[in-house]
Amino acid sequence: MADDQPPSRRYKSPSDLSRSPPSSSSSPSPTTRHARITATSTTHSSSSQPQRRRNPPYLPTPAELALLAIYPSLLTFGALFSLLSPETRNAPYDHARQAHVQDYALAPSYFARKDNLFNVVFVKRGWAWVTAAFWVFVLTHPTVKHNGRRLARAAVRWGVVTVWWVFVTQWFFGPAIIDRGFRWSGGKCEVVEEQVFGQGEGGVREVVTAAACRASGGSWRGGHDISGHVFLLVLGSFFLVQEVGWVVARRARRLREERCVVMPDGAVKGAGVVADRGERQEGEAVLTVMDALGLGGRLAAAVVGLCGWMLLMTAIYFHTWFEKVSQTRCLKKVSPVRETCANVTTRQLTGLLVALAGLYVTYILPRWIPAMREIVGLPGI
Ligand SMILES: CCCCCCCCCCCCCCCC(=O)SCCNC(=O)CCNC(=O)[C@H](O)C(C)(C)COP(=O)(O)O
Ligand SMILES: Nc1ncnc2c1ncn2[C@@H]1O[C@H](COP(=O)(O)O)[C@@H](OP(=O)(O)O)[C@H]1O
Repeated sequence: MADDQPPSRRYKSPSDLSRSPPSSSSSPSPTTRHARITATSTTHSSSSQPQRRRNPPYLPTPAELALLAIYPSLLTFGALFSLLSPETRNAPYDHARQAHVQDYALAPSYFARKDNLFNVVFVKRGWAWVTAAFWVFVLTHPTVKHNGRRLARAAVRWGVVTVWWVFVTQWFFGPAIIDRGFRWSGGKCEVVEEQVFGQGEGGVREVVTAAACRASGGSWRGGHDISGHVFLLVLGSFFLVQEVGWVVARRARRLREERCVVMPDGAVKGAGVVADRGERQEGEAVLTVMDALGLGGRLAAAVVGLCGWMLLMTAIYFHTWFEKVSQTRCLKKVSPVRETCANVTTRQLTGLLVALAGLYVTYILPRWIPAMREIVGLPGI
């Protein structure tokens, strides 16, 4: 991968090019080392490599963007599929359960059932699977397990992403962010409202979490309910893609792009420059992607694949336009219905955005905040 070489050897700012003779030496000149390079400046190789543009450090690289684009594409494809597939369109919808009727004979697919094995065993225990895949990878992969610093920083990144998962879905100094968001946006626990909000001896009691609402036999209605499934599946899968992807890409030397980082002096350089000399891969044998993945990488790839599949199932069978209104009314955009259609589809969008926010903090912020990079590091570096 390109970013493991000291970029000062291969990238020069236009001003450097005018000052230093091309290919004059393999060691960087002081001018080159301290050059401030704008994030979008065209870069030149000291060899005869084609010119390349630097990736802005505050944005994902083109390969990362291409991978991230898969998520909205899956959600859009699923939404269109649910509208166009005759089986899904004609299947009866149970508004109380926010799902198609769960009866075996009536559900449009096995995956439209909440009790399908993949949902019960995989998604509902999703963070445990992601965590297991991550630890198997870092504790078995030769480029991570023998390097205490890399291992410690990978553990910190897991901690950051896990705390975000806890805050959003489990606990945030009380109810989780999903539950708080739902209440703040006017949602409430219906059906049992009289019991839980009604006048009792102890006054008005409020149900503040979806779990408590379900436990009291009610259903969580109104407000904006961020999709926990979309959040967890995006956060978990892209976390694994980052942790495994950069390590494997470096080991198999497959990627021809670099992450850029802002150095403490403000210079923008390829991420490889922050790797210790001894950690650079010079001299390491080039492996095939399969060999570079190893057992842990293959397990992580399987978890990522399952996340993608379940995300598609969520997009097709849950939080669709069926959730509150009939598809025809939604498509015709009958005035009072339009708002509801938008609300339903944005549940997936907010799930995606909240996951992306956590990933941005963990993987992109450290590229342009050196102090943060010292603590959380960069995968594969
Ligand atoms: C002041 C700072 C305090 C910081 C507190 C941090 C606490 C850290 C605790 C660390 C716990 C680590 C646990 C890691 C191991 C596990 O993952 S065990 C948990 C397994 N459980 C799951 O994976 C549950 C996954 N499911 C969900 O998140 C939700 O069910 C859902 C899929 C998001 C959707 O929920 P619905 O009810 O279906 O809407
Ligand atoms: N791919 C999937 N397979 C099965 N059930 C799914 C699903 N995606 C979402 N659901 C169900 O849809 C409901 C809302 O999900 P979320 O808000 O997490 O996105 C949850 O129901 P329950 O809470 O009744 O289990 C969840 O289990």
